[in-house]
Amino acid sequence: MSFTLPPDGNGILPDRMIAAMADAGLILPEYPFVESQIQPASLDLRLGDVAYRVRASFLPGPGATVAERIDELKLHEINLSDGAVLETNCVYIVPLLESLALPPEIVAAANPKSSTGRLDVFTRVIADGTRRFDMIGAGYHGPLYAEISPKTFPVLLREGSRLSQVRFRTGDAILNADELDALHGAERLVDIDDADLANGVALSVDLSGQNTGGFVGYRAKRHTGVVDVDRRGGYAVDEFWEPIPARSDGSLILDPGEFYILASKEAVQVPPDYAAEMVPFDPLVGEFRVHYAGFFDPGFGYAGAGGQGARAVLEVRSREVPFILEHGQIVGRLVYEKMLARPDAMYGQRIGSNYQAQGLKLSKHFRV
Ligand SMILES: Nc1ccn([C@H]2C[C@H](O)[C@@H](COP(=O)(O)OP(=O)(O)OP(=O)(O)O)O2)c(=O)n1
Repeated sequence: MSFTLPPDGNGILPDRMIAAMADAGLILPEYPFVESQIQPASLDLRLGDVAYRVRASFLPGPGATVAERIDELKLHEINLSDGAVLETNCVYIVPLLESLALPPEIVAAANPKSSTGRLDVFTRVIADGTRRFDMIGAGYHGPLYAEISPKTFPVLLREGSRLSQVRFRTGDAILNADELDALHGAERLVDIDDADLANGVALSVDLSGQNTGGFVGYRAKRHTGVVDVDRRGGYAVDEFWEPIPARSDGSLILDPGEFYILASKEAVQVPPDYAAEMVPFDPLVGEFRVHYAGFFDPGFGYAGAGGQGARAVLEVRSREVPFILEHGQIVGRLVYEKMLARPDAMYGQRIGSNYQAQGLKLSKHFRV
């Protein structure tokens, strides 16, 4: 079956076009996709049956393949057929079950799934010959690999586990300042009156505790048990997380090297014909890092898809020195992009959307 893009369109390919790409052999899964693998604006990538523990993270660079670098750098091979534990702070490379044969008009961009980010499992996708993580150039033909380094909890995973997702896009469809202004005017992308729309919709951190029962978030415990990434609702929160009570001055001191789950002050929404990505507010603010997982689906937080009031979850890790976050401090920007066409199913309308209408929400693995 051949695949044709609609003429003159720019944007992110929706669910049915991702399915059509696979039918046309532009996405090559080793075996058929599983249920809900195709999401409204992305495809979940599945792990293959082996993980290579490597000495260090790497980028292959032009002319080199990931397989060649694995041969040089591998310390140990782990069979994932029956599941295996990946330990914290080790670097693993896992060949993925999906490879690509992209046409020249389509690029792909990968990102950790939200559930992966909320577990602090640092995950990036690498392609042959690339100089950049998570970016797969137009026309790329070849395999994909996940680099995985669990930072807080050891994780149990297996062949078929889905830690990453990929979006496909053609052309440039990021909304410019005027378009974003107009969309916010029509749809109220965040529920505040003085929204800051410079270079994307600013998101700030909620440290008031007012929407969340006097708590502002969670700090991950150390030396916990293992988290099975495919087990939903299987773990008691207090075995893995400490709740953080709000302080009267609305501040929070981030301890170096600790991992926090916080929430945005703003409720956000992504209208059905758009997708969004959370990017750092200011790359020069280097003392902490927010959002491993940046993709926001069409329909997330959208009243028409049952999502009204949804907050963004902020996965925060501080770096070298203790750092004080203040209530309302801007931590990220949501960059909106057009869909090439409206998806058949929006976020929240599929079976298994875990985070629609969420407030402060740990990953789906923990029991509430
Ligand atoms: N830092 C982030 C990243 C994402 N999201 C929200 C917006 C996304 O539309 C939604 C789901 O994201 P993913 O598809 O990445 O998450 P999962 O695949 O893990 O969850 P689900 O099974 O619900 O699709 O979570 C969020 O609140 N905060």
